[in-house]
Amino acid sequence: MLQDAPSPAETVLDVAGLAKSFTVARSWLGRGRKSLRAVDGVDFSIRRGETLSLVGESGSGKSTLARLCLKLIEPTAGRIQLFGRSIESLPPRAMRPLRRNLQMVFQDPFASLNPRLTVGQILGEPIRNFRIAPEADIAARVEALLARVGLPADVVSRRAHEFSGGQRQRIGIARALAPEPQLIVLDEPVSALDVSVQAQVLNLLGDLQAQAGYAYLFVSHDLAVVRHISHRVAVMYLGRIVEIGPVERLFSAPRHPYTEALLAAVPDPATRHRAGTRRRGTGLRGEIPSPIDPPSGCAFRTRCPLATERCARERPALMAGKDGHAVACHVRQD
Ligand SMILES: Nc1ncnc2c1ncn2[C@@H]1O[C@H](COP(=O)(O)OP(=O)(O)OP(=O)(O)O)[C@@H](O)[C@H]1O
Repeated sequence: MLQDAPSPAETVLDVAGLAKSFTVARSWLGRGRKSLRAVDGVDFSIRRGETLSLVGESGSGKSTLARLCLKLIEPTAGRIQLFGRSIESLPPRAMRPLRRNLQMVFQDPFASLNPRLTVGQILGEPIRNFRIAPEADIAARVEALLARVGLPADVVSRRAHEFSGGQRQRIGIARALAPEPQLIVLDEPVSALDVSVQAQVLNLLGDLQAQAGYAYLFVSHDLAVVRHISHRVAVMYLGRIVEIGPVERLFSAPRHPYTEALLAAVPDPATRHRAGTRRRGTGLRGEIPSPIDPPSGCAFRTRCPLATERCARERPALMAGKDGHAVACHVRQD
């Protein structure tokens, strides 16, 4: 199990008012272009040794937010501070020294590992590129990395396609650790794996964090996975954080009706093996609206059982409550 996040702790990543719009064709004929707000005014921070997870349905903006934090795409508005430096307007060359401290692990380790390279080459490359160790020490570094992710030293001469999904993801994690980063962004890192292998990889990530104090920004649509790995959880809906808080508070006493609905849609572990897909509650009704024409006021109101007339008029701000638990809901804030 995870240990508590260290406290007091240094802030590794801090974002404020972060937004990203894409211009999209309104119809398949390409007539009329419109702006789509994939991320719409997001604030959060992550401390050393902490895991913050982003959850929400497909299309809620999780991956776009992760890509903004990695500076793979540029924000439309807002500020991103990485290790105390503002990066939103840093040119690529100035970003390079920071890249070493900022690594990523993706969903599909097979797609992200070059099939022509051996494991030794895959892991040696970032050590060499970021000048982590002299040439003579690289082999020993690679061996140490493999040991840290639970792989034997003799895999160095084999190629990624020779491994199972779980082993490939261990190689992907070792590659992310190679430059000795402070922050690792993990985008659905276990969703392509079998459930038993998922648990092993999640435990490995927890152990590595306890040893080295990595901060994780963890993107997942799977709430069972998120409960296992996170210290804090941010729930996203149509580009905004609607609730954020410590993992156990959020799971035991969710405040936003969207979080409640997401949790109700999670299979109950007590009945799952008997009933297959048995749910704890009714879950979500309807589809997530198009971010091209989002509802006025609270974007969740069209699916919300508690919506009032005020919810159509005013967009609720994310209001901090006790113990860092914040919610954006007119009904639940009152
Ligand atoms: N390059 C792009 N151009 C136009 N629209 C985009 C682009 N990237 C993302 N979007 C849109 O932005 C919104 C948020 O997408 P995003 O992939 O960030 O959501 P997500 O929560 O990560 O979903 P998923 O779990 O399916 O990856 C979606 O409506 C998506 O269609």
